Parts: sequence; C-alpha cells; structure tokens
Amino acid sequence: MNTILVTGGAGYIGSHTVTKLLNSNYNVIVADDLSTGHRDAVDSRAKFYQCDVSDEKQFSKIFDVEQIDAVLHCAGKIVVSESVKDPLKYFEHNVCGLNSVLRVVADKGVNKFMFSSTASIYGNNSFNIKAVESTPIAPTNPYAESKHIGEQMIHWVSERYGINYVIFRYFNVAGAMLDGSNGLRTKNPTHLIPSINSTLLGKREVFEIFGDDYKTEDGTCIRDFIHVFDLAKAHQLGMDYLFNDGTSTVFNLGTEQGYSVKQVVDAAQKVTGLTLNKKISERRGGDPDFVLANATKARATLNWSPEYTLGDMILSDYNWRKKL
Ligand SMILES: NC(=O)c1ccc[n+]([C@@H]2O[C@H](COP(=O)([O-])OP(=O)(O)OC[C@H]3O[C@@H](n4cnc5c(N)ncnc54)[C@H](O)[C@@H]3O)[C@@H](O)[C@H]2O)c1
Ligand SMILES: O=c1ccn([C@@H]2O[C@H](COP(=O)(O)OP(=O)(O)O[C@H]3O[C@H](CO)[C@@H](O)[C@H](O)[C@H]3O)[C@@H](O)[C@H]2O)c(=O)[nH]1
Repeated sequence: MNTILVTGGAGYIGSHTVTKLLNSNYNVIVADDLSTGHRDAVDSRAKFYQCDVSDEKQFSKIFDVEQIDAVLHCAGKIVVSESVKDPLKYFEHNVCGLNSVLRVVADKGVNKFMFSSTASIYGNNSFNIKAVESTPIAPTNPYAESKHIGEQMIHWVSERYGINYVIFRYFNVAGAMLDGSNGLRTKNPTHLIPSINSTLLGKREVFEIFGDDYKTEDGTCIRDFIHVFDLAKAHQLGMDYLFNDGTSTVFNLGTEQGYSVKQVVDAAQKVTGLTLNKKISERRGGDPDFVLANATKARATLNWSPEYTLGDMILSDYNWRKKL
C-alpha cells in the first residue's frame, strides 16, 4: 500500500481528502501545525504529527521514521482579504513553507508531489470566460501571488530532482460531508456560503454583500463553487494518475457553473426556506469580478466529474453549521 503524507491534513480540504484517500486504499500520514486546522477533523485511521512545515528540521524528521511515497501539500494560509492586510504572513507560510517542504521532498528522494493551488491566480484575466489552464496568470492579491510563486517553484524543483507533480487549481470550495461527519470547522468563517449560513442560523446579525458595483449582470462577484467531496475525489484520482506514472501537469477543479453572490443568497433562502438579513457593504480588497472554470482537462485526463450542486453545498454546510 502506498503512503501519502498530507500537509494541512487537519484543515477543511485536507481532512476530507485524507478520508477519501484512506477509503481508496492509500495509507495516510498527516502533518499539520493546527494553526487553523483541528485535530479531531483528522480521520482516526491516519497517523498525525503536529508540525510546522516551515521548520525544515522538524518536518524532515517525519521522513526519517516513515516510508513516504508521495506528498500532498495542502498546508497554507487562505484568506484573500487577510493577505491584502498582511502580505508577508502569506509569503512566509505559502512560499517559505513550500520551500521547506520541497527541500525535504528533494532531499528524501520522494518523486510524487501534489499541490493545492487556486483559481485566484487567473485574477481578472478570466473575466467573462471559463479559464483554461493556459489562461495567463494575473494575481490580484498577495494570496494568489503566493500560490503563483509556489507553482513556479514546484516546476523548477521538479525539473532538477525528477519529481512528477500534479497542481490542482481549486475554484471556490464549499459544502460538508452528507453524513454530517465533517465540514468546515471554523466558527467564524469568512467564505461566502458558510457566512450566509451562519447568519441564517442567527450566529451573525447581518450578512454583508461586499460590493454590488462589479462588472457583472447584478453587480456582485461571480464564482464557481465546488463541493469539497468532489474535490477530495479529484485528489484520489490525481494520486492514482501519479502512481500510474502520469507526467507533471496542472488541472483546474471547478464545476464550470458561475453564480453571483446575490444568486447564492437567493439559492440559500430557497433551500433553507429562511429569509436572510443582509446589507450591501463596501467592496472587499483583492476580489476579482468573475472566476469560472473550464475543467475539461481534469474530466478527460482523470475521468473526474463533479456530482454535487450549489444547493447540495449550501444545505450540507447549513446542516453541519447547525451542529457546530
Ligand atoms: N477553501 C478554498 O476555497 C480554497 C480554494 C483554493 C485553494 N485552496 C487551498 O487549499 C489548501 C487548504 O485550504 P483549506 O480551505 O482546507 O484551509 P484550512 O485553513 O482549513 O487548512 C489549511 C491547513 O494547513 C495548516 N497549516 C497552515 N500553515 C501550516 C504550516 N506552516 N505547517 C503545518 N500546517 C499548516 C492549518 O492548520 C490547516 O489545518 C490551502 O493551501 C488553500 O490555499 C483553498
Ligand atoms: O461575507 C461575505 C463573504 C464573501 N463575499 C463575497 O463572496 C465572494 C466569494 O468570497 P469567498 O467565499 O471569501 O471566496 P474567494 O475570495 O473567492 O476565495 C476563495 O476561493 C478562491 C478560489 O477561487 C481560493 O483560492 C481562496 O482560498 C478562497 O478563500 C467574493 O466576491 C466576496 O466578496 C461576500 O459578499 N460576503
């Protein structure tokens, strides 16, 4: 059985992916500093190391005691608005952290690598089009820039050390496990769907729509939402691809369906039957108008297809948040 080390495996996407990999005949080890992750999110079948991956010495010790065949690097800082306020925090975690991980991967001779990148790197170059992997990169915030730098680092290090990699550019990830076993654990979320649900559940007084003067039909930003479970499935297929000698490549992961912030609000009111207390606020720094995926490559190469709808994402997150 092949063993995968998942950094950030106690986080939202990492923990769902860990469970999917374990269910698909992989052995999994998690390294996470628990800065935003939760120990109890980690599937009990996975071995856990509390570790800051930026600390090269500490991180490399895991490889001294474990036989690791591939690394999935999910660890990182992820909030666009925070990155605008504190760019260096993002470069420290997302660039220096990755540097340390790649150093250890190269030193220890691991030759399969997977990376959590983002659709944010297309910035406004994807305006009114479905971004393909070759759409030119144009980050509009430090978070996206840190991921863009990361992609380039992986490319050059892989060339030098003969590592095969898969880079996934996730679009907007949402939703929780349908059996209620896992979901986004942050009690004060910044992401759209959990923020709407927190307000619907009375945990917040009012939901703020950040700007209604964008260049879209209803003036609010358009995003492509993908269920965390569909995303986890893509990671399993991506690992299968690497273990079948797949060559280094980049894939978009999105549903190819765009929804504006106002449309998501309407959908949430419809599926829950509740009325949202909302107001229009100032634009939030760093938000591109329009982000939408063309995911043909992942569909064709990995035989992946997302199954869940926006309504599934809203409702599963709503039910999970109610329990939190
Ligand atoms: N959530 C999204 O919509 C989205 C979209 C695109 C890309 N991504 C990327 O996916 C990855 C996972 O995001 P998430 O939504 O699960 O966020 P998350 O905050 O839930 O998970 C990140 C995890 O990384 C850990 N971590 C952070 N810095 C670390 C360090 N230095 N050493 C060890 N562990 C560290 C945290 O404790 C946490 O468990 C990130 O790299 C993010 O940039 C997320
Ligand atoms: O209370 C809120 C929260 C969000 N939004 C808007 O909703 C949209 C989506 O915002 P959010 O859910 O925070 O996601 P993004 O800023 O699009 O970024 C997410 O999606 C990217 C991929 O597209 C990832 O890289 C990031 O890590 C992840 O945070 C944006 O227009 C926000 O301004 C609101 O209007 N009110």
